Amino acid sequence: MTNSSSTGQSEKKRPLYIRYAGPVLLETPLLNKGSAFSVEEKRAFNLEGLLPATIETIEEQSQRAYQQYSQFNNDLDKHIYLRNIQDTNETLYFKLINDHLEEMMPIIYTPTVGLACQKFSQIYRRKRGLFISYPDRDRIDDMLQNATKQNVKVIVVTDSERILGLGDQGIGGMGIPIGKLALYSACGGISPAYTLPVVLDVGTNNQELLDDPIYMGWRQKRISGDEYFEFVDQFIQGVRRRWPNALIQFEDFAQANATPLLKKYQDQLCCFNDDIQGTAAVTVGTLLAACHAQGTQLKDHRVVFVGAGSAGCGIAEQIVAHMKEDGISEEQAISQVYLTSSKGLLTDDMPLRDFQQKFAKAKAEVGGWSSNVQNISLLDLVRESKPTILIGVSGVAGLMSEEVIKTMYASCPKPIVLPLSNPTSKVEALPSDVIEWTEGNAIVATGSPFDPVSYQDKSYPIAQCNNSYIFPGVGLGVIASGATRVTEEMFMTSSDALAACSPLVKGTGDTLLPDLCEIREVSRYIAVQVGLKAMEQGVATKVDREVLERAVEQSFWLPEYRDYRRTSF
Ligand SMILES: NC(=O)c1ccc[n+]([C@@H]2O[C@H](COP(=O)([O-])OP(=O)(O)OC[C@H]3O[C@@H](n4cnc5c(N)ncnc54)[C@H](O)[C@@H]3O)[C@@H](O)[C@H]2O)c1
Ligand SMILES: O=C(O)C[C@H](O)C(=O)O
Ligand SMILES: [Mg+2]
Repeated sequence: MTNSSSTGQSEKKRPLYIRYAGPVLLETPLLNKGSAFSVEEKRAFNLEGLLPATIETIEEQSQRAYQQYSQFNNDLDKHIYLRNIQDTNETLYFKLINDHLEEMMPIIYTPTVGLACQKFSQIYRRKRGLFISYPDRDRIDDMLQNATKQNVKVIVVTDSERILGLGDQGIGGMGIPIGKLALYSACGGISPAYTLPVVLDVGTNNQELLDDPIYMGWRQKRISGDEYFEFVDQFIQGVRRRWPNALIQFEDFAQANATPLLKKYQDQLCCFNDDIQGTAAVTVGTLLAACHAQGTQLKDHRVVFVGAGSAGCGIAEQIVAHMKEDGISEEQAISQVYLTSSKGLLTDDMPLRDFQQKFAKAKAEVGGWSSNVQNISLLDLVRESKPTILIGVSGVAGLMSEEVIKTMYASCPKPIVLPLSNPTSKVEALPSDVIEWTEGNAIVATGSPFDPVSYQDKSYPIAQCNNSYIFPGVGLGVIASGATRVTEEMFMTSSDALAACSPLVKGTGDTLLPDLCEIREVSRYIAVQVGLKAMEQGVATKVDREVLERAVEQSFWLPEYRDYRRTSF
């Protein structure tokens, strides 16, 4: 395959010169067209006799694939079927996803991807991405050379320790980078030729996996401490040597490592942590849309978090930053934000992580909120602080109980309730319950997809407040602007851009976030705004708005076949 497999708009019509032929060509997912190879191509590439006589369009192929897909009656089998298409013909895979995005997104991504991670070794079929295992740490450069994609622009990497709310999944976490990168291409127009999923196999503390004879990862307890950070660094330095400009997205690292890794690398290379920064951006974007619907500003709100980890503290930081933009002091903003962990409200007498400390309340001031001297429960906190926004990022189902929601509603007639934990089985409250407990007055958005709720003859759409609204657009903006860093301000801009696309803000509908059928437009818009911010901050190589806009359009990949010409061997 030549490196000219880049596929921007302007290049679409140009033929692609390739050097594979025969069965090898059919076995190369980025190039395979299956029954869509033309008569001339079949002849030129030694494919005669290997395919049925009828030459099909990609539309016809997509229709057949959809018929086959529809015959599966459980989500995991549908996921396996789609992954199989991805591993044999990537263009067809993305055509099929584009044709049925709303239906298939929950199958290739959250929530089904969670089950696919849990069952990774059982359902394993074919290679995709890189598995970089600790025992092979001296050969990382060789492994990166082995990647089938030569011109990598986006890497999603996980060490699988906190896969959604499902905990340590060993190498099974590979499902997450694969799913995230599928959305980079389907929603953000980044050619699959440029994307690489990576799992860092540092062992697993999941005893079930260690005991499972079919488990395919390195069968050891996780490495930790200096050994762990040195290994991650070996990987990062290897990537810098191989693809110096690649964007690295950290995904689903455990709380203890997520923030330290981000802090270590965010000023050194082009990277971000999706669970901290992407989540914060989509949540603030959703809240800005909700505030608009209510005629309020973020600074008017009191916010309680259920969960004080990577996502909770990341969101809290961005809420504070936006409240400051609304005109209040940082101190005032922090005083309006309350975070709870499994030990209750964060207070200054608790052992806390660095990134939690600024949000801790003085125990001397809030101690009286509870009869329990040790900790202040969520219910006590809600009763005393009277929040107007409640955000769930705990990974624990049901924590937003009827009592908690009704207590909130008693002092807030229009509560904003975001149970964001994934997958569906971990949601802090079911949207239908929240709507009922608040007599239809709550604004609700969830991390996993939910059907609209019917309550007293009215239908309430439930927006999916998931970082998938942000990272494809941010990635596109980074690539199109040639950004060398991903700054906090670029994420804040992406929140504003997302909020601007909300049907409630535009006055075109009653949903908080845009429909998935508009996601490609939304990603383009976010990309331009993020690129402009990168230019303004001096971290982009493009310097002109028009050039940036053209780059976003030109680099936006669509799943269409190109004509092939044979290159000399
Ligand atoms: N919707 C989205 O886009 C999105 C994005 C990121 C994370 N999430 C979800 O958020 C959850 C947490 O992710 P994270 O990266 O912050 O994990 P994390 O492990 O860093 O943090 C989890 C937090 O929840 C707290 N917690 C656990 N039990 C609790 C309890 N009983 N009461 C209150 N707090 C409790 C922990 O103490 C910790 O502070 C996961 O389920 C993840 O899927 C959703
Ligand atoms: O993967 C998702 O659906 C969102 C988020 O990154 C998470 O970890 O839950
Ligand atoms: Mg994640």
